[in-house]
Amino acid sequence: AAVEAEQELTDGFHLVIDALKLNGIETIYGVPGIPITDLGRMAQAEGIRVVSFRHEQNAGNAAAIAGFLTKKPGVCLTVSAPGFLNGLTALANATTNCFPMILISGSSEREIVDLQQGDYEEMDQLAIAKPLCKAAFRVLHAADIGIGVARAIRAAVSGRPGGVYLDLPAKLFSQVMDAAEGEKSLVKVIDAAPEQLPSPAAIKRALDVLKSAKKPLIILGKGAAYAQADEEIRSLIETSGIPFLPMSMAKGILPDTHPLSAGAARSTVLKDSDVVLLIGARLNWLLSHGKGKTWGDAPKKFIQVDIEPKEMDSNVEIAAPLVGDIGSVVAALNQGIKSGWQAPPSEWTEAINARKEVNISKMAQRLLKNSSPMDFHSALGALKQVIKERPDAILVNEGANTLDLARGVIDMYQPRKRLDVGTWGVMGIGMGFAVGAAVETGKPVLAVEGDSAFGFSGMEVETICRYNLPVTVVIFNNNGIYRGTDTDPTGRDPGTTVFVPDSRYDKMMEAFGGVGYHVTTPDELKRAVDEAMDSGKPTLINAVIDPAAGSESGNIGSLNPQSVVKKK
Ligand SMILES: Cc1ncc(Cn2c(C)c(CCOP(=O)(O)OP(=O)(O)O)sc2=O)c(N)n1
Ligand SMILES: [Mg+2]
Repeated sequence: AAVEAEQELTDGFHLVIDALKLNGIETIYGVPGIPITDLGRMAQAEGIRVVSFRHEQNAGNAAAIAGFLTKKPGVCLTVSAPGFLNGLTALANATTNCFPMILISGSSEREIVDLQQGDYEEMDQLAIAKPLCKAAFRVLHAADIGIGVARAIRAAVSGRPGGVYLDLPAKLFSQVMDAAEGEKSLVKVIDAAPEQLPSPAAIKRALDVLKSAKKPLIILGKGAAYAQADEEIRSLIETSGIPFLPMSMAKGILPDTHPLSAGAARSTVLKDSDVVLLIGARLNWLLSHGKGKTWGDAPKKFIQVDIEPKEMDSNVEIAAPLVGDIGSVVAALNQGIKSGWQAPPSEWTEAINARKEVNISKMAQRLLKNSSPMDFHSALGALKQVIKERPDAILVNEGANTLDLARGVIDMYQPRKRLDVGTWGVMGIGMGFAVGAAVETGKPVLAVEGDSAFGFSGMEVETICRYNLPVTVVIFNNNGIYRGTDTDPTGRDPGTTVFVPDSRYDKMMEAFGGVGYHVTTPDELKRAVDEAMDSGKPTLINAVIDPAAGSESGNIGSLNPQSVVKKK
């Protein structure tokens, strides 16, 4: 009798890997452990790059920034319960910032969780994830893995990008099925992030409002950076002659040194503009919700470009909503201004230039100060020069003074080169973003970190050494959060915002085979960074900053509640 042909089988492990590869996922960021250790090993053996971290939050941040940089969802893989929870902060932050990522976590068996019978790392992860991300799915059967992965990918990148949770119970991985059936069950996502064209009527309405402006302003948000519509945006600004203000992660879409950049005259243009065109920027707290003294008393009209219709009127009335993807909308605007367009009155651009000159020369004075110990400005003056000489380096930045001052001092020259705390102002993105940016782009990364901010993800210096990534970390060591001068009025403990004084973070990098520098002047700092970036070696530079130099909460101290009760 013919020997029954050996039925070829596949299983959940292989179907997850095949589904990811079929959809062009080349990298997984994660932390191994039950029940996904073998999934990671097998993915690596099948050619997916698997980058293992020391904490899931950092792996999640790497996946999130991979999504922002590539427009493909970054994938983070974690164990159940505690690993899943550690990844959630990154998933929620990705969703808030519209970075496409997928958090894949192993999970406990449904029947045991639902009967609360005390499984290993028992947790209803799907229910917990749902409110914190854009979409969440669970797969129980091997034959559904193809659809599950496809749904997660499409949800992550379509419309407003965001974080997606994909829950894979442990039992799923060892489920077997016929290989041919398995192959057929896989789905290659077609047109995951479809263009969404604006209506001609909306374009006409917006152009009419723009044409009525005497003092127009374009604000570019990180959505404009994400869109990778750089030439269309450059053309709109240079053809229209409208000044532009880039939000932090939109810096570099056009160089900060561009003649139409209003970055150095931010408060003037927000207050005095009469029509504001928002491209991938939301009127949230970062733009004072579009109202109040920041925006002055003169009436303003807002035109808003956003792929999410619900975003319109979120804070103030939008006179001309432009719903669609940024590339399509800006292309349509460019068509519309081809004829009958008048550049803004020269008084407007001249007033901006005058204000820019005053602010830039004031800043220049502060950057030249060669004080010792360094203050933020003298240290940032050296790094400003580094980025000017190395415009394709990627700048990662977090802290309070270290963040707020760097944003204004360090000019960016290319799009998607400045990666920072974004909409939430979350500390801890540093090393995850640095790893993700280095892995995805291969470009040198300069991470400029407050000493507190660095502490949230600092253990990943080992990860950076293990993969030998071209990451240079500069720590602005001012011995604490905001400053290093707080004291405990009772005299018992250190102040609540200070650290061990004069600590040597550079020794941490040396502990794992990287290069450490300890610098106390701007010249030493510049030399160390240049050597590090020329070498391409993992490097940490401990830059001593005057502990008294900072201000509480950097530029956003006003958000702090103040006690009106004075204890006797
Ligand atoms: C997760 C998290 N925890 C705490 C904070 C609060 N916070 C903290 C703790 C900051 C660190 C500031 O200290 P630094 O050393 O990083 O920077 P500077 O000393 O240069 O100001 S900035 C800030 O908003 C936060 N934003 N995010
Ligand atoms: Mg500090």
